[in-house]
Amino acid sequence: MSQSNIIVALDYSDANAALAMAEQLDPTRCRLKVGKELFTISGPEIVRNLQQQGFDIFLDLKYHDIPNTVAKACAAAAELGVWMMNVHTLGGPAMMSAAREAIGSNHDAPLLIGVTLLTSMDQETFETIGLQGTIPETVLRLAVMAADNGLDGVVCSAHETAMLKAELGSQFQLVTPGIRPAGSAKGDQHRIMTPVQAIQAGSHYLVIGRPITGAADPMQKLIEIENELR
Ligand SMILES: O=C(O)c1cc(=O)[nH]c(=O)n1[C@@H]1O[C@H](COP(=O)(O)O)[C@@H](O)[C@H]1O
Repeated sequence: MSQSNIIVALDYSDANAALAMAEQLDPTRCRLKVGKELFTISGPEIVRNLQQQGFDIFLDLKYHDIPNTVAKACAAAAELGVWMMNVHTLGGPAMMSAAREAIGSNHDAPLLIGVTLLTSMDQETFETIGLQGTIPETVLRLAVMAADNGLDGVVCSAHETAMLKAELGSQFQLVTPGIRPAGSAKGDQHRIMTPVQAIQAGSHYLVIGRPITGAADPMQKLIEIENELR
């Protein structure tokens, strides 16, 4: 198993492109995230394939459904032997505890992580969908709910990690996308931080997609980020 805290997002529309990217990366120096696009087109086979190459897989399907359905989906993901998986905290306490129960708590169970508010969400969208208050207080409320219902951690913006660490302690895993090394394009992300800022703020894992996968030399970019973090 890799010790790296960098998770490279393999957001590809076909298995061959994803495998070609994985071949350029070192499984001892990063983990990989398989999300909705790649999994929808390639199914569990791509996960097995990447695992055979030695990669730990974060299966990012953000389950959000009735408790029974989410529990069964989580059990199926655990069967695949993924290292990390996620559900949406907005699914509520019963859904999260059903997910926990479905995968158990043995040391070899995947890490079960709750998505709080997406890093693409800004205050305007937050209000448009009818949420009240502020983004940080909502993220905190959802993260406390996740912890109370047995989740191992949350996906959040690095802007919230210091607050969550103070409230929930350093064992609660903070997984942060929206990471942009200096000079990288922001794209559709709104709440971003550099890798160094995110780690200093208390992130356990950095999810990085396009800044690495879109680089001319992805492994070199990964090494540059590692060096910045030393
Ligand atoms: O759950 C996630 O991984 C996730 C949550 C979130 O709030 N924001 C977010 O960007 N992500 C994922 O993190 C990755 C970020 O990719 P880049 O923006 O290319 O670095 C994408 O695969 C997103 O699906």
